[in-house]
Amino acid sequence: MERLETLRGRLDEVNSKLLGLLNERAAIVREIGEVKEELGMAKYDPAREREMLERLVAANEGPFSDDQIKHLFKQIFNVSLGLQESNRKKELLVRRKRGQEDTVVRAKDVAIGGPAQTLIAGPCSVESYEQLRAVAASLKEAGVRVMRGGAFKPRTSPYDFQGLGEEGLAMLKTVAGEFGLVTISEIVNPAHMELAEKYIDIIQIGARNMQNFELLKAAGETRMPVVLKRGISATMEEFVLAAEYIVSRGNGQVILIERGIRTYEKWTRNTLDISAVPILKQETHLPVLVDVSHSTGRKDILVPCAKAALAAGADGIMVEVHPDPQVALSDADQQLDLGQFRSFCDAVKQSGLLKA
Ligand SMILES: O=C(O)C(=O)C[C@]1(C(=O)O)C=C[C@@H](O)C=C1
Repeated sequence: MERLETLRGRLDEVNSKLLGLLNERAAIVREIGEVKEELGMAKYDPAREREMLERLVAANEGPFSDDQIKHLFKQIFNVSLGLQESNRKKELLVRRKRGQEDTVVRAKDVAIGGPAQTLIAGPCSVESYEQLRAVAASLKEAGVRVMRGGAFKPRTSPYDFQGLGEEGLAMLKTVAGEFGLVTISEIVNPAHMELAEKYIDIIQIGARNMQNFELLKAAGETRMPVVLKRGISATMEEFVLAAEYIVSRGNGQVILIERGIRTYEKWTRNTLDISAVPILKQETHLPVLVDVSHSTGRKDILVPCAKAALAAGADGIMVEVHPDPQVALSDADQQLDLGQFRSFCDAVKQSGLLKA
């Protein structure tokens, strides 16, 4: 018994020396990671690992076998690599540092993010002045200041309505001017950033283009607010890194928007990932919105989904509205008519979840 105690005492001493050595090693590994980052070198270096393993095996006197030594050190290399990676992750510009305030994105006199929550509404596609004016009047009546409307429409089928292009953007500008609104429209071509600056207030990068890196870089070169939609199969890591593309080019005015992801479920158009809201709020300092129309693809559950999003901490909601959804040129089934939009706004406001 006494011998056991003595041996355990010796083991405790070795453990504490090992701990010190492991952490000393970890600190060196971190520094190596920084140097590699500066030199643009890959973190993982199998040749260096093999060389170290060969040297260790040559010096090994047991009782551990050579294979056991290799296994143990391979574990150490793996966690060391993780240390270099997580160090890099912490450096992402979009990542929330401890105690960091929320980013507030400003377009004209509207602030997205921060203490207030924002309702954004409008037709899926800009179709005509009459359509846009009817929607804008309805938004104004409901106190909604931000109008969305697609002019460049990336559609699944090439035979579907592709949008009015520049003419549609011009309509947005005119109608927004008449009703005192702020506009959002999707840009799909890096060469169209100047068009965006000319006609609209906020650039949208759509789900299908979330990893269109040239488009992200071009948006990063502008100084306009950008609403970035989550890709249909994008992980949150990929989503955050897509935002980093924009912010790393000097444009910090980025808003994230969860719009549903592709799963096996067919009763909704996409699956609204509510967990994305608190995770993105926690992991980044950017405003996070939820597009209840695209995520669900059905009108009957918009109110509870909007409430869930707000309760989860979303900075706002995007919803589609059209004066006559049945004849809409895109997404006819999911757009609210003007009466339904009014009821939707009333229900969301009455829930007390929307902080004005
Ligand atoms: O020596 C390096 O280049 C390191 O990055 C350190 C280290 C290690 O832990 O020893 C870590 C990862 C590499 O795959 C190789 C080695």
